[in-house]
Amino acid sequence: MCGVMMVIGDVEKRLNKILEKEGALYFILIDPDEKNCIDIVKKVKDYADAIIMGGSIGITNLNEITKEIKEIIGDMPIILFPGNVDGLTPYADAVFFMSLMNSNNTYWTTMAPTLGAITIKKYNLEAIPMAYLGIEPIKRTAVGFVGEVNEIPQRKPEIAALYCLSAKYFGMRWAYLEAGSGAEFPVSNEMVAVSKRLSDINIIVGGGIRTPEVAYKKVISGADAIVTGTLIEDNPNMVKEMRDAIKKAGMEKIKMKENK
Ligand SMILES: CC(C)=CCC/C(C)=C/CC/C(C)=C/CC/C(C)=C/COP(=O)(O)OP(=O)(O)O
Ligand SMILES: O=P(O)(O)OC[C@@H](O)CO
Ligand SMILES: [Mg+2]
Repeated sequence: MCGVMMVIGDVEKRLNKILEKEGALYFILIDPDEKNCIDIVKKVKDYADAIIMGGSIGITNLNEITKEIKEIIGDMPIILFPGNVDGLTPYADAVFFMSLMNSNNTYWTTMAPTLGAITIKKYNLEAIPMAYLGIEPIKRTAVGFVGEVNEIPQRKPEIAALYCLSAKYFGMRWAYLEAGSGAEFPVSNEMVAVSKRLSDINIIVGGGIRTPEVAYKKVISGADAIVTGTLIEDNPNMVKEMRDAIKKAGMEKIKMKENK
């Protein structure tokens, strides 16, 4: 076998299998610097398909927290969602190897992932290639500020779709449409739909998703994965309702495809 072939790893295979069977994924974002993150993980562990771990402003104790979380969640994968090169630990299973494609600063488009690459290799982390795309109103959130995002206007969904197509041609299998943690409003259904239609890569949607109804519509529109962070930090009891809505939409999407 020729060595240049990029092999899809176990975590990504597992996610793809769930997608095939259930039509949608639910990722819960855990900020390792949140003081009660372990309690949150205990409450949500039976409802997520993966824990994604990261923060945009500094990170401490990542090794210890990740080890502790891994013990609680068993074989559910922990995927790192690094805000910078310090967001890496060998105790996770995988990492979103991401480029913030619409940053104005080449540090966030290519330099941070490049500096992190050798650590990822040494830690034996599975790299999942992902375009990270900052969508309005991300400029008003921490990641938009830190990442110097040239935000994609919500009224121009075709721009997001073009980035997703570009990501696909770069070999990325995932694109994350991000409105920013705690965003006043999430990425529009239309933007999700055109991005999925044009690129047909796996679309993750996050930022400002606060109700099961909103999550349901994102999945029906074409989202393959939904991320919630703030909602679960504030109210972990919402996790079951959220999962149910995402999985219901996923199954409906599978049925719609079969009937086509
Ligand atoms: C692949 C490697 C090693 C690095 C990639 C580094 C890149 C491109 C980062 C993009 C810019 C960035 C700051 C991303 C942060 C993503 C993230 C972990 C967001 C989580 O939400 P927060 O922004 O922490 O929310 P709060 O601060 O509101 O809690
Ligand atoms: O905190 P929320 O608004 O759920 O956003 C989650 C995630 O998209 C942030 O990176
Ligand atoms: Mg945070």
